[in-house]
Amino acid sequence: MVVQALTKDENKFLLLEGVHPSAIETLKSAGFNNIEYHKGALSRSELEAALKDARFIGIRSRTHLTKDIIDAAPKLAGIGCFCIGTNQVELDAATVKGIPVFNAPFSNTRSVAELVLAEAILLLRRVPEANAKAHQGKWNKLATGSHEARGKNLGIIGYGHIGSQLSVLAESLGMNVYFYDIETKLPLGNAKQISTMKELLAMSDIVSMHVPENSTTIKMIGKSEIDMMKSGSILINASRGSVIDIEALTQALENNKLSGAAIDVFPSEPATNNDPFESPLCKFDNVIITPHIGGSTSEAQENIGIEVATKLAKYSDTGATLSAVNFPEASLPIPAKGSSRFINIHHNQPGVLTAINTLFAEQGLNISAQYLQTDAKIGYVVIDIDRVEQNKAEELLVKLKNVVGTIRARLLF
Ligand SMILES: NC(=O)c1ccc[n+]([C@@H]2O[C@H](COP(=O)([O-])OP(=O)(O)OC[C@H]3O[C@@H](n4cnc5c(N)ncnc54)[C@H](O)[C@@H]3O)[C@@H](O)[C@H]2O)c1
Ligand SMILES: O=C(O)CC[C@@H](O)C(=O)O
Repeated sequence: MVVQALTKDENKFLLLEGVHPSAIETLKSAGFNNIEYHKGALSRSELEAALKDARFIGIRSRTHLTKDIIDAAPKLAGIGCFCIGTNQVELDAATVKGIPVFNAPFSNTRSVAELVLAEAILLLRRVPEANAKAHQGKWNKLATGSHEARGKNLGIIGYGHIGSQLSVLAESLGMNVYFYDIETKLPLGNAKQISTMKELLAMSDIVSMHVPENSTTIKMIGKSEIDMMKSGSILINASRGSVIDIEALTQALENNKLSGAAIDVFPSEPATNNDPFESPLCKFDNVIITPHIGGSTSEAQENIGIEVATKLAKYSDTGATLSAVNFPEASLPIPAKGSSRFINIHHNQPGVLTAINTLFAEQGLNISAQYLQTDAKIGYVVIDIDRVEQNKAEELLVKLKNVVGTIRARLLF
């Protein structure tokens, strides 16, 4: 159990993977100056060392925060994923330690959709091969196998934020959009939801993956799924590297079953830009390979920096957990002037709230506002009282942390 009543300077923010400088500016303007910044991901031992005194960590997709690493971070109170995906964090491990995880669910949506559409057009026109040949001094002026996007069937797997944005952009080019999703989704424009992935694969000229990484999506496109696709069709993946079986894709390209592919994400990605990258796909001129840059535009990264840093700063300042992906969500007002705010994060078991309220009642303290949010695993309670002396507040904090079931407690004002 951890007790915190820290000054802003005692809150160390560890920012990795070159998150946009807008994150630093946002934290500094919120009064947080204790920031350790790294351009790349850290090795495991470096990460563990840097996490010994960090209260907040900001990562992108390359840093894997496993249970072991989370458990070995004694002060860690909040995690910011400066991206959409949160699969790189063991969310359950963070939850049971009372650590909310925040992300930026929309800030790079448009960037990914634009890149995918551009790749679809380039592959339909066989530009990657023509470009590779021209770089080798070969003039290959051909119309064979080159097609317009207009009138082609685009099959989107995963019709969430990115899939649906892509749908709108593709329709503006005159493409026919079909999608498959495990949920029933509102089709935008003239898009049509298809009830099985098999059917979608069979009818699409281009298949684009936009699902999260989870147990249902690992290798969801393997040999048998590629066999179901149209001969000469195109496969695009800008979701997660685990979603496509790279070996099966390699075979399909060798057999000319597919006319091309665009792959932005890989089962194993280099930790930094200085580390080597290898893939069996490197040998194909008709595969566009990009280093996980679907969301890497200045616009997206700047917005993500501001969005996630703001969420971490707000959590530290007020306890607000709105839009945390693993935690009960509480949107909290700044407490009234002259209040003290206590926070208790506990296992969601009977009796904890009663014990907390009894504790304040026994001290003769009037609770002016109380916010409680729970989920299946944890309870999150925020208590505002009329401001008490520092000694009294610290005494109360110790008692609050001793309430049976408590994971962590902190005093904000
Ligand atoms: N390449 C990049 O730089 C980049 C950038 C942003 C996001 N991403 C990845 O793209 C993914 C999608 O992003 P999003 O914002 O659209 O997510 P989202 O959560 O809005 O949408 C995901 C959709 O996939 C559906 N889905 C889940 N499991 C499925 C399954 N087994 N079969 C079919 N559909 C399924 C969901 O119902 C949902 O509609 C993210 O999880 C992230 O991993 C990559
Ligand atoms: O910036 C990154 O490393 C990840 C980008 C993308 O995959 C996301 O999940 O938003």
